[in-house]
Amino acid sequence: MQLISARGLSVRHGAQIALSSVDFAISKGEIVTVVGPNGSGKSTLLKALIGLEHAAEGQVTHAPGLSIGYVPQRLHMDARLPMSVRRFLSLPHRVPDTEAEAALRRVAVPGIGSRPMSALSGGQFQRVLLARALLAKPEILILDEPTQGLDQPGVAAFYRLIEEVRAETGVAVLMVSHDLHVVMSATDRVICLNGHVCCEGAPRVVSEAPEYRALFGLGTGGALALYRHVHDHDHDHDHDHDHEHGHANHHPHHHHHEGADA
Ligand SMILES: Nc1ncnc2c1ncn2[C@@H]1O[C@H](COP(=O)(O)OP(=O)(O)OP(=O)(O)O)[C@@H](O)[C@H]1O
Repeated sequence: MQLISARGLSVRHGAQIALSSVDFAISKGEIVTVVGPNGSGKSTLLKALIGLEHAAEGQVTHAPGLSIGYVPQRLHMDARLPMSVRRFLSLPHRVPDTEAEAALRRVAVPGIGSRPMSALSGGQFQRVLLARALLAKPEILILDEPTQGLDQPGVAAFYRLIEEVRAETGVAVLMVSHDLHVVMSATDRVICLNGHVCCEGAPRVVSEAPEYRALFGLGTGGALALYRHVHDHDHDHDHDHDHEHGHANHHPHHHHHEGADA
């Protein structure tokens, strides 16, 4: 069953096209990761799928009664306003202590309810955000860069946690990530975005797609720098000798990049 789908979705910010002609669907229990350079429309896509951004063209469809747990990219917490983890978990809806503690245990940070939010480590903070999203028992979690600020082991641990939660609850997960290595192992499907869908498919297949390789400048000995999408030279000089090929869904384009130029 498709939880959220979009057809021909375009989003504008004023005169600027942030997203053009995006087709998208996520099924029950699926983990989908959106990758792409800064300003490529990843957050915009998530917001448009939730209904927080207006579609200039196309449409977004939700399964009837769909409940979404959304964690935005930035959460402004006023450090001068002390808030405990426990209180934070009861925003915006009060939850019983037993449920709050179970949620903290679920995300592997039991017993931190009395700590101030401002005193948490980056990894603890992201786990608390996840716990709060899970308290609403969503059918789909939508996480915008949930691993920002985490170190490599922290990122890996967070993705393992996401997979555990999915295995246990059957929740679908749609997330944005820059952590390409880890994403590859922890996701069912990758969508590579650059104002439009460049390519998508199983992680292994996408990682071989020329569009993806161009965007992420592969062949740099593991340091995956984010490159701009350039189409006037070829990117075949990769140092990856693994030539197993699959079928990525290449989207023939329409390479207008208004949305990615800011
Ligand atoms: N509220 C807004 N008003 C105007 N322009 C916006 C707004 N939000 C985003 N944009 C622009 O839309 C484009 C896409 O932004 P978006 O935040 O979706 O990119 P992103 O891929 O999530 O980027 P990042 O990786 O930097 O988080 C950018 O050019 C951005 O400047």
